[in-house]
Amino acid sequence: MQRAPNILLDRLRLGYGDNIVLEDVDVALPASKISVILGGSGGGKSTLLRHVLGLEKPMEGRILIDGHDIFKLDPNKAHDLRGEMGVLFQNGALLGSLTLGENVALPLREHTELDEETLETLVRLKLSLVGLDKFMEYYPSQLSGGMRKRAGLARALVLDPKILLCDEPTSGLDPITAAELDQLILDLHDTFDMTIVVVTHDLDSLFTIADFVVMLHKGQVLFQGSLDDLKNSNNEFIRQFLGRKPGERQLPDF
Ligand SMILES: Nc1ncnc2c1ncn2[C@@H]1O[C@H](COP(=O)(O)OP(=O)(O)OP(=O)(O)O)[C@@H](O)[C@H]1O
Repeated sequence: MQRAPNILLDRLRLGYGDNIVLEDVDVALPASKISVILGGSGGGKSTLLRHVLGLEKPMEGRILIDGHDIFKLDPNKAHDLRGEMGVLFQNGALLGSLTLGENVALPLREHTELDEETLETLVRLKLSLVGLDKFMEYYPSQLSGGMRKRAGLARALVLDPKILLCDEPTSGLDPITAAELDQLILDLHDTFDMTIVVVTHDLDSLFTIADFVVMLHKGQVLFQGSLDDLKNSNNEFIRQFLGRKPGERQLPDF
């Protein structure tokens, strides 16, 4: 895969057992852009990300990464495709018993056979990208929430992914730290050719980082398009949602 891929969500129905979480999801997330998936709590944002990662299989429909369906590839190619995707999980998902350096090194150990010296150089490089190279020997519990998110980003980036998926990157952060994280995502996007997908219910993040927006509502896609199209939408729910006052970062339950 030479360039950042697009992600096609083709007539998806997603859920668990008998519980359908999302239906009729027909969306093309553009290559090399930042797509923001909006939705209320429990609306299926994390579910969608887990499916894009290939951790769950759609009930119906397909997810195509640059035309490849992860469930149709042979196991080696599916493993390679997963290696092209970096993920920042909601809580950073760092292992508490490992230092930052060891946490960031994990994907390299799983997907490469690099010697220890090269591995350490790469880890230091990725930690410096997010401003944490001085903290390589620290444990997650010794860091602030914002630092843990940045460390999670460094780990997501360590294999030079073509796709970066972020699950509510600003949740639990104060507004200033949240704005810094948004800026970091923008800087990374400007520096590396990546397709970035951010799921959030943070309005300020939306306005700061989005090239393309998908809004999930009541188990379906209520809107997809550019930020300008979203702002110009006549849909009453969308107008209400965009009318929220500045500083009110979180959406209400909907
Ligand atoms: N592993 C699972 N097994 C069964 N049901 C699940 C599982 N994960 C999520 N769900 C259900 O799917 C629905 C959507 O959850 P999901 O976590 O995708 O929403 P979300 O939009 O990410 O929410 P939040 O903003 O609160 O993180 C919920 O009803 C949840 O209970």
